[in-house]
Amino acid sequence: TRVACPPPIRRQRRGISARRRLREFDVGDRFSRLPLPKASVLLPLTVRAGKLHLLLTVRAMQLRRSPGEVCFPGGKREAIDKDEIDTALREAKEEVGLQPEKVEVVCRLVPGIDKMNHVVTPVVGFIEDTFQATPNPDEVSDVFVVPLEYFVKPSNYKTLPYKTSSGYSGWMHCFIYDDHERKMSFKIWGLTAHFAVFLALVIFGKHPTFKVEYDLDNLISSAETNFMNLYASIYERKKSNL
Ligand SMILES: CCCC(=O)SCCNC(=O)CCNC(=O)[C@H](O)C(C)(C)COP(=O)(O)OP(=O)(O)OC[C@H]1O[C@@H](n2cnc3c(N)ncnc32)[C@H](O)[C@@H]1OP(=O)(O)O
Ligand SMILES: [Mg+2]
Repeated sequence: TRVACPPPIRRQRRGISARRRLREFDVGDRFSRLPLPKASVLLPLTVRAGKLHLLLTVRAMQLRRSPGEVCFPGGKREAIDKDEIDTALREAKEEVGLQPEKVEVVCRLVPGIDKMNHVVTPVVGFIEDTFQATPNPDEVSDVFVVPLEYFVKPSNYKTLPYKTSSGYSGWMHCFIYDDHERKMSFKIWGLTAHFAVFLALVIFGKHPTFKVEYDLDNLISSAETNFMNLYASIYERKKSNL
């Protein structure tokens, strides 16, 4: 007689193929020596009702930078951090009470660059579905989860134009996510949306319902080229200001 696969095993299988795809995209320490200040974010993945979800935070209103914006747990590198993973785990503990030993770190993805010209490394890790966040009110006003699939198949999406101080112009993704259970809406845009979309593309390997800045047949190399073009525009500008 055939016995139906119990939910925990099915969940594990989903996790295994996601992990395998993520490892193919691991950049390791390839971007670690770029001469710009560093920051890291943790992209915490969790399986709820059999589906991958991403945990996000809302920044406290009293923060000097980006108050009230949605972002991943994360922050600037400190001298005690030995690498980008250390920074992400330390910040996640400080901001949402996530113990580092409760995170199964899988990879580092291609970095992004924030408004203050930090190279921001996304660190991807699995966390338990039972994790209950304890937001640090100095830095975080709310914590919520979004199904990862929303970042390839959103119901409320638009693009926003932007221009950096280095003269680099482009557009950003902007998602409105309605959390029906909590009767709340969250606006996820900019660098945070950029990381969430890339993660969803890596894991699902399918075309999103909106236009993206990558060649989807060469996702790794086009992501690296996009980053290096942005980095070069900032680096050139810094040099000419010296
Ligand atoms: C060109 C793209 C730009 C955009 O995309 S804007 C669009 C939407 N917004 C986003 O996507 C958010 C993107 N930003 C980020 O993810 C983060 O800012 C980023 C880059 C990871 C940097 O991390 P932060 O969280 O800003 O840095 P951080 O965590 O190290 O510090 C935040 C501030 O908190 C302060 N802080 C730290 N511990 C504290 C404590 N115990 N009590 C009170 N304050 C505390 C800390 O000093 C810092 O303040 P400040 O920023 O230096 O004024
Ligand atoms: Mg932070």
